[in-house]
Amino acid sequence: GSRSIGSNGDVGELEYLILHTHPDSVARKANAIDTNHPHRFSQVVNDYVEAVRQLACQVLDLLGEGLGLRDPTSLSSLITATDNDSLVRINHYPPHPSCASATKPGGGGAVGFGEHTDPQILSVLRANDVGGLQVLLPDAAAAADGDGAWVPVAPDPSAFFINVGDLLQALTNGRLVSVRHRVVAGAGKPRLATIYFAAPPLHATISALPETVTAGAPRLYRPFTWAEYKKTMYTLRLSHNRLVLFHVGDGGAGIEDHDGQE
Ligand SMILES: O=C(O)CCC(=O)C(=O)O
Ligand SMILES: [Fe+2]
Repeated sequence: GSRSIGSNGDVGELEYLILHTHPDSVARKANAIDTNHPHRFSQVVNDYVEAVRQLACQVLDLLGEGLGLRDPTSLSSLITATDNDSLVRINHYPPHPSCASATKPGGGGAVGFGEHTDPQILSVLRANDVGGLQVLLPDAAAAADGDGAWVPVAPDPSAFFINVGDLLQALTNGRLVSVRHRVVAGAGKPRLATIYFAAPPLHATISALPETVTAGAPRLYRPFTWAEYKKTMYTLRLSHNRLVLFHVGDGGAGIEDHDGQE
């Protein structure tokens, strides 16, 4: 477990475990985590990963269909590539009995997990019956409306919370939005959340899908690799809006390679 988040000074009231989802990587970690039954640990993690990966693929295929992609599986194929860079993260937030009112809006609870957007393609979160997760209404983010813009996500241990990541926003040319979220600590019971972050291979080029780039909706972001995006991310604080660093100017660069205008 660890309390610092990233390497740029962010901290939160939690301890967490991050696992790369590749079975070889899970097996290596299993030897350190469950010395008596490493195989049992690997089995549980691999089974969970397989199940949430399938769910993520179904969601991405439906989105691909909804977006009218010529190949609706072009999103899911990024996360099923054998060298995909997906992660599983288990977050444990200890109880905060002293500030039980803190999860109310404006209650000023401690930072469980600071505000951020998830950088990957899609996140699939499953948590216990303890709340704390909040999302920032996209339009309210700009309106500087203080804490009122944060909407609590009702805890539901039987549901999955699906989050669009930065890469999916870039791939869909901004049609799908990577929503800022955070966890406010302050419940009397521990919160436990397991999140699968579906990511492409490091060398994958992230570029708006051609169907999402039109004369009316020119390309928003220049193409970049996931490795490049991660490298940029590691130099920034958790709360930084990293995608803006990949914005193209107002020169219509995206239209140029799509239909030759400008
Ligand atoms: O722990 C949670 O409920 C969410 C944490 C989160 O947003 C993350 O790990 O990216
Ligand atoms: Fe997150």
